[in-house]
Amino acid sequence: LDPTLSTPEIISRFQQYLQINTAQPNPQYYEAADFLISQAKSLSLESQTIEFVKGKPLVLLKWPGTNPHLPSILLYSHTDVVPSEDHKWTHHPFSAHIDEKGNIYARGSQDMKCVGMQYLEAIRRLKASGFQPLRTVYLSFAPDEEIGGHDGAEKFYESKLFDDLNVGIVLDEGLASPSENYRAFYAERSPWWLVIKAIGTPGHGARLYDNTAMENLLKSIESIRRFRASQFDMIKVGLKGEGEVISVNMVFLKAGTPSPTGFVMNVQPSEAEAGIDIRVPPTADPESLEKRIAEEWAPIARNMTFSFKQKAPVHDKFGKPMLTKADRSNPWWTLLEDAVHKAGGKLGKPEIFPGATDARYLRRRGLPAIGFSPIANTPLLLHEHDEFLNQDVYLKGIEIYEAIIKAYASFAERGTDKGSRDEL
Ligand SMILES: CSCC[C@H](NC(C)=O)C(=O)O
Ligand SMILES: [Zn+2]
Ligand SMILES: [Zn+2]
Repeated sequence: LDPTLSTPEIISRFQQYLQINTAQPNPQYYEAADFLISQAKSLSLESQTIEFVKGKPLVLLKWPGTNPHLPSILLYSHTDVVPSEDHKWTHHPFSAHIDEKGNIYARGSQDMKCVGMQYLEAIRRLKASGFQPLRTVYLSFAPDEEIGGHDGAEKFYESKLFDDLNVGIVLDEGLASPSENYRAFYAERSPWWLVIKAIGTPGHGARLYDNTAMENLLKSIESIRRFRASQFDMIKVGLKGEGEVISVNMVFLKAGTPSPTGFVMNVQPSEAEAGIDIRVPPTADPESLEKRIAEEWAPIARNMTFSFKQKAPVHDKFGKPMLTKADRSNPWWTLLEDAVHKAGGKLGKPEIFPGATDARYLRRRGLPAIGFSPIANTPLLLHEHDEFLNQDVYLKGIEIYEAIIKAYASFAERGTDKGSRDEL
C-alpha cells in the first residue's frame, strides 16, 4: 500500500500547511506557495505561480483532462488566514496541535486551509485509484481573501489567464455545520459598509435645544434599530434564513470633543458619526435600500451625510441577482448533491452565505460557484479563538471531495453546463 495515503501522513501534511503562518497582515505567502508546489510535484500536477501583485502569489495547479475542449473545473481556496490573539488560545494557533479527541487546533483549520488540502488529498486518492479526468481540473490557492481579495481573486477572475482556463464551475468555501448536514451556498450577501455623519449646533451641555449632532444621529440610529429588528424577527420566527435578510450592525460610534483628560463633558459636539456593516442579499432591491439610507438614515433635512467604505454590487454585470442555480436544473448542483450522498454525507437546504467570499468576483461575471466546506458535526469557529477541526471530520471531507471531483471531472455533457443563468 502507498504510504503517502496512510492517515498519519495525510494528517501530517495538513499540519504542515496549517503551521505556515499566513495570518494577515503579513502572510508568509512564499512559504505557503513553496509547500503547495511541493505537494503538486508529488502528485505530478502542473503548477504555476502568478503574482498579479508583487509579493502576493497565487498558485495555480492543473490536472489535465482527456477532453480539453470541455469546460474545466476550478477548485478554489485562499491561503491567508485572519490574525489571532495567540495567548487566548488553548494551543498556539500555528502549532496544529492534536488533542486526545483528535481535534486539530489551528487558525485556518476551518477557514480554509482544510479545503485546500482536502482537494489535494482527494486528487491523491483518485490518482492512486487510476482515475483519469475527462475534464481538466484546476486548483487555485489565492492570497488576500481575508482583506477583500482585491489583489487575489478579483484580479484573477478578471484576467485573460482565467478566461483561457474555460472554467465551467467553481467550488469555493462554505461554513462548518454543527449538525450532521453539510451546508452548501449558492449565493452570498454583498457587503455595504456605510458611514453616516451628523452635524448640528454645538452648545452648552446644560442646554436643551433642537438640531444637535447627537440628536440628529440618534434619530437615525433609532430608525436603523427598528429596521434591524424587523429583519432579525424574520429569522427568529423562521420565515427567513440568516443570509436571506438585510443585516445591519453598528460597528463604530465617533463623537465628542476630546480633551487631554478624556472628553469635554459640558459641550454638545458639532459632529457625530456611526459606522454600519450592512449585508444585502442578492434578492433584495438595492434601490429601495439606497432610498431608505438617503431618506431615513442620513437625510439632508437632518443635517446628515453618508458615504460608503465599500458597496459591493448586488447584481451581476448583466443586472441580474448573483445566484447560482441550486436545484436539479443545474447539473453541477445535481452532481454535487448526488456525490455527497454517495459518499455517505447529507446536505442541508442550499443557503445564501451571510458574509463575503471570493466567489462574488466570479458570480459578478454571471458564472456559477458553489460554496462548500465539508465540515459537519463541528462548531462554527471561523475567525474565533481555538478554531479547530477534528481529524475524522477532515478525513471524511477528503472522501466527499473524492466523490465530487470524480463526478465533476467525468461529466461528459456540454452545453448545459453553465449553472448560473438561463441565458448562458
Ligand atoms: C468584504 S471583505 C471581508 C470578507 C469577510 N468574509 C468572511 C467569510 O468573513 C466578510 O464577510 O467580512
Ligand atoms: Zn475563508
Ligand atoms: Zn475568513
